[in-house]
Amino acid sequence: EQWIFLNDEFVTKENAKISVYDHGFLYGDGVFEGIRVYSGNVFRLKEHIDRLYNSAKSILLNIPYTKEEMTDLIVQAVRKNQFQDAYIRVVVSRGVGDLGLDPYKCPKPQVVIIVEPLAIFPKHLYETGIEVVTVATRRNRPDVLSPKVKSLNYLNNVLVRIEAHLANVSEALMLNDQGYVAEGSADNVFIVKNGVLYTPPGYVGALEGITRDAIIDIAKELGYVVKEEPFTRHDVYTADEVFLTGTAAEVIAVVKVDGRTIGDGVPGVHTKRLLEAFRQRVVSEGVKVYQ
Ligand SMILES: Cc1ncc(COP(=O)(O)O)c(CNc2cccc(C(=O)O)c2)c1O
Repeated sequence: EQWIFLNDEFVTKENAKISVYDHGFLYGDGVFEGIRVYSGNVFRLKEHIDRLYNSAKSILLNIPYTKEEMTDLIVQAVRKNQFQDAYIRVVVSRGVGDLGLDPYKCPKPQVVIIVEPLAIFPKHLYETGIEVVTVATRRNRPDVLSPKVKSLNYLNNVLVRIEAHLANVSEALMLNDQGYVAEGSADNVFIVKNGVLYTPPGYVGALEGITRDAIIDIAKELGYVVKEEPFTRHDVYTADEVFLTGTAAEVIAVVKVDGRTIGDGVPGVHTKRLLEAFRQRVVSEGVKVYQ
């Protein structure tokens, strides 16, 4: 039996249904988080919850639980499903309203917690690295809909995924409206040049990735210089290494961008070293479900 938290209680998967009048469904009016459990450890749960509540606050959505209650509900959801390795999706929508847009007619935000067995990225992609393209779809401008808000408005990201599919690649990079590289459809981007790591700063327009932050911490501990500086496609093409970070992707090497081979065309030594260190770290930083 798979249990899902919905409407203040745990229900079975087949009973996990929401109203068609839910404004998350009707208008994408809500926020969400994607969190990973590694051997019973919910990796950086506090950081994910902080981001969830920041995203909600930014759209004036009041989550009807405290952070402590939310933490407990998430841990309960994992424990109830008895997963050791899992993927948690927390969704908070504006809730049920009428067909109109008005969020002030939605009396009760809807909190959903889904826990799924982990569907890991195909293993061979970590060995070969992936190919990506840059796409015409730009990241939404921070003054239009902040990319730092992990909202249910993922059409910008979906359109990028469509362009990737049409280009027969698995992921694509968005630029911001000034032409600087922002991020992938669901992951942050790093380049390595002469042993120095570069990743776009917040103001370029990307989600403040939890994995991105973890890799920055790990890289600095390993003695790398990490620069949060804007870079262009030219800098990507001429980088020694490129990799993406995300809850689903973890750390995945990019070996070709817009037809340009990156470095030797295989996952770089720094990328592999960071992934290795990340894999060791994910069972320590977080909340233990079963202890
Ligand atoms: C736009 C965007 N940018 C970066 C990331 C990486 O952030 P984290 O390191 O905190 O995960 C995301 C996160 N996106 C995300 C999270 C979880 C699952 C999936 C999926 O592709 O199923 C996508 C994202 O949606």
